[in-house]
Amino acid sequence: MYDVWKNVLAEIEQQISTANFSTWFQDTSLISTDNGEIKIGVKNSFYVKQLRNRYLDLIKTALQNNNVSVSTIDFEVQSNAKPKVRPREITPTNTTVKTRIKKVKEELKPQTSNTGLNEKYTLESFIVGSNNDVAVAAAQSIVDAPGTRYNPFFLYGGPGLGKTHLVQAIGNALISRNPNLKILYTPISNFYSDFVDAVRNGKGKEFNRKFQDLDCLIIDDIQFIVNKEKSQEEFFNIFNSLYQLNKQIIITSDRLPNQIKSVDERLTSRLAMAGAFDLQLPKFEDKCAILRAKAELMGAEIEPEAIEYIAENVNTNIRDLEGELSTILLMSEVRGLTPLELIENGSVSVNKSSKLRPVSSKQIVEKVAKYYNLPIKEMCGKSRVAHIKTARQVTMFLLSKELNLSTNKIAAEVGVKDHTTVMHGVKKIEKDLKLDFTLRDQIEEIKEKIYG
Ligand SMILES: Nc1ncnc2c1ncn2[C@@H]1O[C@H](COP(=O)(O)OP(=O)(O)OP(=O)(O)O)[C@@H](O)[C@H]1O
Repeated sequence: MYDVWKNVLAEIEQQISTANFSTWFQDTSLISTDNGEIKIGVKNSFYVKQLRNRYLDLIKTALQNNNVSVSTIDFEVQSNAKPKVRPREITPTNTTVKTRIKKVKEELKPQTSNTGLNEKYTLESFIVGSNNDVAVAAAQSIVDAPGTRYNPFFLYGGPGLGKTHLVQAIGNALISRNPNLKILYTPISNFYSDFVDAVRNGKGKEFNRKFQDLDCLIIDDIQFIVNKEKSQEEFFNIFNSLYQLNKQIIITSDRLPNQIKSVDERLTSRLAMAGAFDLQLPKFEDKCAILRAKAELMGAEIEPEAIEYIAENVNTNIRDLEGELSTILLMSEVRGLTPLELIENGSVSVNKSSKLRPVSSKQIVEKVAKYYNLPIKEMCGKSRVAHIKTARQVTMFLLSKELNLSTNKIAAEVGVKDHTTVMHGVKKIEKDLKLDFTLRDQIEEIKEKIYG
């Protein structure tokens, strides 16, 4: 029996990745094959589900190729199997929880210098896979020779797929090679509001000079470019003059240049000049690699099976992957169970693919404005009138919860100046929802209108 299974495993090993093989098959055994009724021993019930869902055909074929007749395949949990991660290795203590929370907070701490870059985004911590390898190669080449081949560098992709990380990583890598370089990272919405403020305060020239002096300009989320002639003209001029001086320009967007509305055609054609690079959803193996790297960064231990479980069930984006990982790790510390034990006992259930629904940010903004009987312009404006402000905060809350948009994106959608206002708005609604039943009903009604 032992030899037969050894041969079956050898065959399976040829056909799947090493990581998958060692995760799913290493601790299996062949218990019996009587009358074609195959019984395979596994470590715990989680394996049963995974092996049945993913590898049943493969196992069947490999058995038949080794002259074992197969009518049914069953799995049996063998309790004497050793768990890979012992609970005491991640024993919870308040200190470890606090340490980790502190560490995570430190990681999120933005760099305070005037580049706008956050030093946590590095090329080293950006996991390369088939979903992003071409873009990363271009990024590396920009770091080696800025302002030459990929200029402008236009990076596009859906939310949470790493655009901000990659472009900020380029900026950080350029600075670490040459600390004298003048680099500025800014979301386009901040560019506009800063420009408007500068003009209002009679500092338009200074604003222009600050940009003209740059060696590298990184503009995030250009799809939020505003169709205001003066601001767009300013951006266009800055873009042109940097380009003519061979200064590096880096732009991100959630869509291709020609799909960005309200942009001057001259700018669209400039943006498309060097070709566009995209970031796609990572494949299963890439998701596992990202999760492993993130766990390591947090100094956390997590079983490969738990990693695979998250990777398999989060199909939206990398931000969600990270979110689920953090939740599971924190729960693991608080409850004193390993991540896999939490998954197995049903304490966590991850299913992002069904959680997010097909609705656009525009639809959410429209529905909230309609519900509160406000013109969109007024709701997404600057009014401090209480009911208008609440409607704006409800919009922020729904954009965050329903679409998982980044705070910067939400800021641009609802016309507020910066992401801290969004963070405050979302938190306010979260807090109010605990006590305010009317608000709770309102939000439910709005959701019904959105999805109804
Ligand atoms: N390849 C990767 N390797 C490691 N971490 C990644 C990778 N891709 C994305 N991330 C992480 O996922 C999170 C979301 O990425 P990021 O904010 O860069 O996405 P984005 O495409 O700019 O999203 P949005 O369009 O919503 O602003 C970040 O914490 C980032 O570090």
